[in-house]
Amino acid sequence: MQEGSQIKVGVLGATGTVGQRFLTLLSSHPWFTIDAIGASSRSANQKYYKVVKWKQTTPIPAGVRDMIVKECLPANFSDCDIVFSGLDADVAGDIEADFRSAEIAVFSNAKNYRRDPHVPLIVPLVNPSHLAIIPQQRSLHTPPLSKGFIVTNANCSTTGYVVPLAALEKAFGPIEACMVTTMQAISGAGYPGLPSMDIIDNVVPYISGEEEKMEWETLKILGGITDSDGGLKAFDMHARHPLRVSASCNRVPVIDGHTECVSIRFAKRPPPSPQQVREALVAFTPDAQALGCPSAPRHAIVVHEEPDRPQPRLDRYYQDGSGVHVGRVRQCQVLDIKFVLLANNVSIGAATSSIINAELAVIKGVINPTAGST
Ligand SMILES: NC(=O)C1=CN([C@@H]2O[C@H](COP(=O)(O)OP(=O)(O)OC[C@H]3O[C@@H](n4cnc5c(N)ncnc54)[C@H](OP(=O)(O)O)[C@@H]3O)[C@@H](O)[C@H]2O)C=CC1
Ligand SMILES: N[C@@H](CC(=O)OP(=O)(O)O)C(=O)O
Repeated sequence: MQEGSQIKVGVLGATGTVGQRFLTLLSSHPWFTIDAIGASSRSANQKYYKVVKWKQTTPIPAGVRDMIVKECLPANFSDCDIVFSGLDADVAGDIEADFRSAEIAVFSNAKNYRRDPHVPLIVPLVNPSHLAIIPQQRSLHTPPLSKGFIVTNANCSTTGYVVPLAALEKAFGPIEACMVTTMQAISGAGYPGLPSMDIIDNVVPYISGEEEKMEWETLKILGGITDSDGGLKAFDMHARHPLRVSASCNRVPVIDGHTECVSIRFAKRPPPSPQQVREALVAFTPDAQALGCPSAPRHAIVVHEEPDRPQPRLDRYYQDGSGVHVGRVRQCQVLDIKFVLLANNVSIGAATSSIINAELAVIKGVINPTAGST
């Protein structure tokens, strides 16, 4: 990005849990300027501060407080090159498609397009190379697009644990099996989320659709892209190894931060030791960092030596929640290695990932801001 130039962006679902995090992060972003915000017709045409139930620990950004919330129609965002979507999945599908057709780049948190073979599912600390599928997505649209596209980020629990998995595959080769058990924060369910009578003094051992998402999303993210027949690019879910994943997902009475207990088996025999694993995790430098994305964490994976870390209350806001925490790296008597992981579900699990994805798209030249934007 040229110094002094700015890209105009919009936020869809700006009143929600993820939308609020977007606004907080974007209000001080060095490249992106918030030009328009949208939500449902319940909130539209009113000042933001009057309709939002603000739940962030910092005040509503001054530049956003009095903005008028718009209906999520592309015409209301026509000055934007990018929209970030924190839309409810019930409505995200059609709205995001309309924005793409209107030649606006969409970075979505919703699940709707994650399985689409022409839409990259990107965890920015892991697989930014999958942005290469965008020209194909544009060319298959009727009519073909020159600027519009959709990029999704992953489920928040998937996002957390694929970061150490990718780091370990890079150092030691394929992982062939993974067992993961999550303890997921209440904010993952949006606002107001679960009734207090359901979650205080309790653990709920079921989150609809979550285990299936963790199991298949991991394969799309860690897989590669190949040139298939006819020159089209396709995702190869098993490009590295036929990884098998079993996930068990639980809701716990924590406000922010998903904790995950992960056990893995490497293809390589003998497997690396716990100390070798710790060193590989510390050494991991994602491309997003090397390429200079302003929102990428300085430390992608923070490895804790204390026996009782990471903990959500102590670790979730380190680096603004943009990295992943790993602790208790030790031998597993059934698979090879086990560890505990913590990821801030609203930051790297949602808004921060979308923003880094957009930064990567700018750096890689996938987004060319309109003249009026700069
Ligand atoms: N919370 C998390 O940790 C994570 C969430 N996600 C995903 O991100 C998305 C947002 O989640 P979250 O912020 O938690 O959800 P919330 O329920 O907190 O917010 C939903 C947003 O969607 C808007 N909305 C609802 N209906 C419509 C409509 N008909 N037209 C336009 N806008 C509408 C709401 O506006 P209004 O206020 O006007 O109703 C609100 O801004 C979801 O798809 C979720 O699955 C992904 C990863 C993590
Ligand atoms: N289901 C996740 C949050 C979420 O919305 O996920 P997804 O975007 O995959 O539907 C949680 O409850 O913590």
